[in-house]
Amino acid sequence: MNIHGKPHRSIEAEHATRTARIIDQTLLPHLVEWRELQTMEDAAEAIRVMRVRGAPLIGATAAFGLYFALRDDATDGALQKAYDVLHATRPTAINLRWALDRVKRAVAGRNVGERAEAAWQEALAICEADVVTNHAIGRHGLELFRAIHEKKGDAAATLNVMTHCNAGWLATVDWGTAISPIYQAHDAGMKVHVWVSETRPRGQGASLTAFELKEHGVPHTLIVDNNAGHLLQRGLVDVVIVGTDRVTAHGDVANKIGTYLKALAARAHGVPFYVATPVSTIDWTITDGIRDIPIEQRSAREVTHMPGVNAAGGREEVLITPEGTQARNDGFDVTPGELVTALVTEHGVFPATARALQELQAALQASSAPDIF
Ligand SMILES: CSC[C@H]1O[C@H](OP(=O)(O)O)[C@H](O)[C@@H]1O
Repeated sequence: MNIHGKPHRSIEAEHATRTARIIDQTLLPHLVEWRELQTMEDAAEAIRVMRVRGAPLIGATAAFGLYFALRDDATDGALQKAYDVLHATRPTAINLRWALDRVKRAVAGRNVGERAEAAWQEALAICEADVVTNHAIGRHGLELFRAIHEKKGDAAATLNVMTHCNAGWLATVDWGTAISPIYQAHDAGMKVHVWVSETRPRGQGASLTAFELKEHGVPHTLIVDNNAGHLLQRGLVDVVIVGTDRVTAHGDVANKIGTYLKALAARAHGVPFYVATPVSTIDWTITDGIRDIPIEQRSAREVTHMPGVNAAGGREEVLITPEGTQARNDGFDVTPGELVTALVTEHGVFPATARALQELQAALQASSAPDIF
């Protein structure tokens, strides 16, 4: 993603030192601070506390984490231990397992002395593939936006897009998934406006998507999550597009909590609801999202407290409810495939159905693509 003429990436490999560096997203939007990852535990901690988040970026970070582990100890036991630690950091995004399995396959059968290098190269390959993948998702999504925009019958009309959470370049290595078509539509000269849903409780929309769109000059308006249904009902939204953390083989979609409500409201008001997903986020081993996708339970404190910065610019959290109030904090929900208008992948746009995904899987297997199990 070129912003102000320079590439913008959320994670970068430091070849000279064989380390990686990430933007610490817990400090955004107030501070853009790069943080070096040098060990497997650095990578695990970054994922666990959400310095990095977003399915593809979690996967890329974990891949470097596995490299760090193998650099220090490349035995089978050490590999499996590191795999298990990294896999346990967050349960819902399938890219975590997908990336760890890719690195594991890359080192399988190699001499112990060759494993670290093979893991490093695979981590780099995962990052580079992600950039290409997300640009392709953007191209396919742009064609959808063009078709919707044309139906408005006015070339100068604004396309009003609603999104949820952050599925931009900060959720991936670059471009993003759901935001990639928005960038490409904007850069192609289409008038685009984005309803940015704040996405309580972590506020990825307010702190990350708003940051990205402001950086890129894309007009946008922040809304509280509960405003989405009202805007959809009033005809103020032309299309909803979101990212995802795991898609089942039958097209059910896990995404940030609140996505399901937007899908229901979009369906109720005849607004297309797209899910942007790389093939790497499809879990071909499961079918029923509500039954089979593990939903992350995050701390109640994220609900009972609001993060912010004090007058001195220091980070602090403010209690917003009586001391001791109980809170539940499901990190994700599952939208059944029948509420999804289509999946926007790097290979094109597909119905969120078992049949369409079976055909996609068969085509990918025939092309020996590395992005499926
Ligand atoms: C392109 S994946 C983005 C996806 O990940 C977010 O969750 P989190 O910020 O908790 O990692 C959210 O579900 C986004 O849609």
